Amino acid sequence: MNKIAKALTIAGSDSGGGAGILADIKTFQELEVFGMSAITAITAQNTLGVQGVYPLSVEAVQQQIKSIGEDIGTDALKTGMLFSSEIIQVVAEQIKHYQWRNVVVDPVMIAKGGASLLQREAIEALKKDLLPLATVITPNIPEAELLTGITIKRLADRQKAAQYLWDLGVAHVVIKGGHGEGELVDLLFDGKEFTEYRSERIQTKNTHGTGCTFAAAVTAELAKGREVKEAVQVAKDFIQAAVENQIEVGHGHGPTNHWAYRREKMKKHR
Ligand SMILES: Nc1ncnc2c1ncn2[C@@H]1O[C@H](COP(=O)(O)OP(=O)(O)O)[C@@H](O)[C@H]1O
Ligand SMILES: Cc1ncc(COP(=O)(O)OP(=O)(O)O)c(N)n1
Repeated sequence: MNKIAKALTIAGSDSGGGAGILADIKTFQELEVFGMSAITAITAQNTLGVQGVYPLSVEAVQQQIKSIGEDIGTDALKTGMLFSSEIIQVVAEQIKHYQWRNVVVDPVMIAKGGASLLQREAIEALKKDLLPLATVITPNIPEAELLTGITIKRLADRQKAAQYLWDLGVAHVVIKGGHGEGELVDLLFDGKEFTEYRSERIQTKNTHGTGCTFAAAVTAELAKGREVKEAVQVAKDFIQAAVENQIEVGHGHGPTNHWAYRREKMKKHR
């Protein structure tokens, strides 16, 4: 029997299918990793925005993680929308309890439309309880600013913010460059050196769920045993293909194309 790579996402559900758990599971599947989930909140959401947020109880989150921990286990895990400090604490406890490695923290705070997906007071719990367990953290620029208190205008500011987050105990920091203009640069810091991942910025309104998809791709590649630097490169290629090969879904900010990366790879091998 083939040994398969497994990945767990602990995040919120997006009814519109573009972000959160839905984006994560689609990405895991496309990268041939067995996906599992622990849902923290249900959101009523589409390409026009977030219409409702319904957090699950701490017990419900804990039990879902326990069900996986007691039987299946995981090779990597990703956290997304965690909503409250109580949920963050229980997630951190379970990660420690099962001694799970390859932990990717996407510090989801605010959806692009402005809806709050993390209570403001939970930011401290994220920093204190979860970040020291993270193999990789993947903030966008506004999230990096909120976590560090550093205003980010240029690359040097991002380097300063990455150092701040590394000092909190995160092994690898990726500060993404989606929020900006011109050539797109995602910046990785491993405590010693900075690596820049550059790509063309695609002019499109369909970028809903890019952050979730990127972090899920990193998680999937870590589950397969790749090093962080390579995993980030695959994630960058995956998201580039997903944004470039647009699909039309809904009337607002549409989702990305999760099957584009696989299709491009198949074309190359023909
Ligand atoms: N217009 C775009 N064209 C190509 N890649 C993009 C575009 N916007 C975002 N990305 C990529 O998507 C990922 C998520 O970026 P970002 O928008 O910064 O995060 P978030 O979705 O969490 O706000 C990054 O790897 C970034 O490089
Ligand atoms: C349930 C849920 N989780 C996370 C997000 C944020 O997703 P992200 O990839 O940052 O993309 P945008 O929503 O900001 O486009 C979400 N919206 N819903």
